[in-house]
Amino acid sequence: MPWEDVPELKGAELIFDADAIEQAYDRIAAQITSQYSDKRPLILSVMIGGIIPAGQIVPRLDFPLEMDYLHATRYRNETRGGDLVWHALPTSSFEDRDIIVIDDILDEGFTLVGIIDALKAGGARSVATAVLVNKIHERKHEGISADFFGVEAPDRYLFGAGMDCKGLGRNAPGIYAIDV
Ligand SMILES: O=P(O)(O)OC[C@H]1O[C@H](OP(=O)(O)OP(=O)(O)O)[C@H](O)[C@@H]1O
Ligand SMILES: Nc1nc2[nH]cnc2c(=O)[nH]1
Repeated sequence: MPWEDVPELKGAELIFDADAIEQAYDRIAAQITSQYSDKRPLILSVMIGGIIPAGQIVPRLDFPLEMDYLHATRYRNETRGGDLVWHALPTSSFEDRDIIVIDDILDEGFTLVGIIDALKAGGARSVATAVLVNKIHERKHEGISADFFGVEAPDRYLFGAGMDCKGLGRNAPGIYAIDV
């Protein structure tokens, strides 16, 4: 069934197709490779949505690295963000590591700011961020921007490529916008 026809996702509009997303992963991986191939970075996937971009980007990185995950969320199936709640910290030591945090989207940025602060407080040497989508608006947390991003999206609620709408659509290969 096309995503637009799923009853909970009625009115969804495809804004980036699967090819565009594949090309975005290629670009992100090339940029990370050019800066990190001799740094043995620790790559952290932000659960849940970051698992899809991480699973696409990391196999494109053909150099030594380590992987772990963290789970922090501020939306929890809502379409407006709240306080950042931690469910899991990485088990790897991040002291003196060059870390790349991979997530699906940078929206207002509170999630990544909370994560960066926690990793720096834990002794990370450097923390970079890679997101598939940078959402364009004027409500970003002060000082946050993605070091690597795949596509820039309008200020609408998105799903696909890791992002959900009402718990659905994370597995859609393209990105859809929906009025919620
Ligand atoms: O830039 P922000 O406004 O802080 O929003 C971005 C965060 O929101 C989503 O996570 P969510 O809390 O929905 O958890 P999920 O990954 O489980 O969907 C997304 O995966 C980012 O982590
Ligand atoms: N699914 C989803 N999660 C988000 N978290 C922050 N912005 C968004 C969005 O547009 N869609």
